[in-house]
Amino acid sequence: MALSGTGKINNARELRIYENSDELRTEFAEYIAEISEAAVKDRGIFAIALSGGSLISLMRKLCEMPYNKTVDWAKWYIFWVDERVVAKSHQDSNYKLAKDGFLTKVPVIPSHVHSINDSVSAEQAAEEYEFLIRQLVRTRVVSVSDFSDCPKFDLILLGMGPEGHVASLFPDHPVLEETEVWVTFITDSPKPPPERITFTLPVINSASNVAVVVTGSNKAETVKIVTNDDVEPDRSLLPATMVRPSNGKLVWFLDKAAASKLDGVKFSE
Ligand SMILES: O=C1O[C@H](COP(=O)(O)O)[C@@H](O)[C@H](O)[C@H]1O
Repeated sequence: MALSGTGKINNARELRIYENSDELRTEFAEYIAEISEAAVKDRGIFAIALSGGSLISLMRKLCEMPYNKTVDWAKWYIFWVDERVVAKSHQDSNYKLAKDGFLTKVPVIPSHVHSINDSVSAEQAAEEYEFLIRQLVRTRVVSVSDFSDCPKFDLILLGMGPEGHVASLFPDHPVLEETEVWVTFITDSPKPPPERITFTLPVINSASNVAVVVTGSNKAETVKIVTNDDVEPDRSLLPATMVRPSNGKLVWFLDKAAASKLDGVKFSE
């Protein structure tokens, strides 16, 4: 019996809850493929920003039939929401994770893969990445927000740590208040490695679509807190709470374990 369901929390945020991570993988692949198709139809390009962590394995079904054949991979432009300041060959590299688990398994065009420079300081890598994105906004590879000067990615994919971090935006960190730059860096990440580069909240919240993908019972308590709409976002709250696209669609993909502490979510049978 399927125990998957969709719970609308409000107009801006949708929760999709699945029996297990395999079912989630199936629906998540379909979701990404649909957004890709719509973006390509609309503007001939699909600009997607990836996170690291568990997300990449949850994208696995995109590498399989039918998506490996039906998705218009040549139109994909790939970016990173966050990166650790390590070599691209290092096991902590978000680029390596995506390369090994996804990018080498689908026919994306190598020159469309925009990874973060691993041979300079965190500060310089963040500056360079923002500069690159600015150039790609100018050439319309990445759209621009209708409400700010921020880039508008077609899709931003986020994971969430057990303590509520998204990208490399950690609870109670000053970069949560960053509004001047698109890409910033930190040198004091509570989760190793300490040096990281990350999109800022204004960029995440300017995307056309944002998906937060969370599995596992160790995140259930935090999922309950961050999806409580009675709480207004502010710096003292968890970064995942601050993911609220101003004009885009936000979908949370949860497995049953991650959703296990939510009240009032009805499962279809
Ligand atoms: O450090 C990071 O953690 C988050 C969450 O990872 P997960 O394995 O708990 O899903 C990830 O989204 C981020 O990109 C990464 O740098």
